[in-house]
Amino acid sequence: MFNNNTIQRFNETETPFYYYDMDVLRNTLDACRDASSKYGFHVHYAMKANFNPQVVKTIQSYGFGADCVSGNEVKAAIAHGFDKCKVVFAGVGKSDKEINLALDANIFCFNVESVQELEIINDLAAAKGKTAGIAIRINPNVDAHTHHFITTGLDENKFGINTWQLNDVAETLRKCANLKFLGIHFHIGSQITDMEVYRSLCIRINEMQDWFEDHGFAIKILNTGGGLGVDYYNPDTNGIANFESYFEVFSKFLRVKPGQEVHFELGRAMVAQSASLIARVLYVKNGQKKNFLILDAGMTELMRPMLYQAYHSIENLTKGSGIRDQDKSEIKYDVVGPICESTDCFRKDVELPQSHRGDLIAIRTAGAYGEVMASNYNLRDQVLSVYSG
Ligand SMILES: Cc1ncc(COP(=O)(O)O)c(C=O)c1O
Ligand SMILES: N[C@@H](CCCC[NH3+])C(=O)O
Repeated sequence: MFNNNTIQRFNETETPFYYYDMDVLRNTLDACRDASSKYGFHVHYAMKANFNPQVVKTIQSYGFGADCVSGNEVKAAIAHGFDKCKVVFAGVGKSDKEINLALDANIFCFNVESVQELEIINDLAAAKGKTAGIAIRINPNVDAHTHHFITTGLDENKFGINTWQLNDVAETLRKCANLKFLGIHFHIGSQITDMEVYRSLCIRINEMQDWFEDHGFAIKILNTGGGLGVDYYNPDTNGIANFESYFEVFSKFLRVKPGQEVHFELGRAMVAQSASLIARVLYVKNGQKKNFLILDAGMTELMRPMLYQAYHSIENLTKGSGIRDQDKSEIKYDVVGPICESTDCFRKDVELPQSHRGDLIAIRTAGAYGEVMASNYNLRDQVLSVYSG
């Protein structure tokens, strides 16, 4: 993926940094738009995946909507030019301040996650003399078959409203004059690659549609959430998420009536492959049991491996580029960061060519939940961003 000119540019740049390949981003967005528009589906970009301004600006230029999970994300979406009629706001813990901000911004829809939240949004909207568009986030108890830390649609998860509470929801909706019921919302987890999971979700959504309609609520919006996964193992050969199969499942199994809109909230699949974290080897420590490659980036720059034992492909760009002599002998290294935590390890036993101080290392597929989850723990500098031409 990286040609010699790019690596030369990296060599002249202070590390660590996120490198955004804008062609990869645009190719991915083209694929997403083409596959979704085939069925008239509406895609909202999940801002939480990456709110790097260049990335968000590019996504907005495609006409996608924005899925937000905080007042600041709502503000950022509007500041980046997303049409407020395409801004939705989810989250189990929306504060009064955030709700007021979203009401003032006249966003399209609040995805509401508890009965109590319905009442609060109604009261805050009433105080402003407004009506808030809302969708009920239902926890459908569908297993996403992904890492349990990023599963959101099981009874045991805090997200959404459980189906046994729907009678309360209906009763509350009938009482709340300042809410406009738009539809139902789901999001069962992230990094989902098994399309069978989405078929199960469609079946559940169909059942839930029946429930609401049987109770006198017309559904305009069916929001299926996001979660489509990417290939962390083959970022070059399988770089575009499987949008075709994903949208096809919904087109086949979701019951959509005339006048209804189907909404999606994709994050990872839209941005993950567009960035790599580029770091430099600071030290090579050869122990009796282990060889350590100590990088100038760690969990403060990319937290996913430490938080979810997530796999990211790790490459030595200096060895791959011919800048140094090719050294074919592969050695196993624990690739670690400089942070004062034993978990600060990108992966153990990574097979790499013999590596040296100053070599450039790329940690791939870092465009989603990478830069946004960076911290300044250990008083680290803010991680930099570099963009392709
Ligand atoms: C409500 C909601 N919608 C959409 C997303 C985006 O998920 P993903 O990045 O897996 O597509 C998330 C994050 O998991 C979410 O919580
Ligand atoms: N941050 C997670 C995904 C969580 C998605 C938001 N609910 C990840 O890196 O995979």
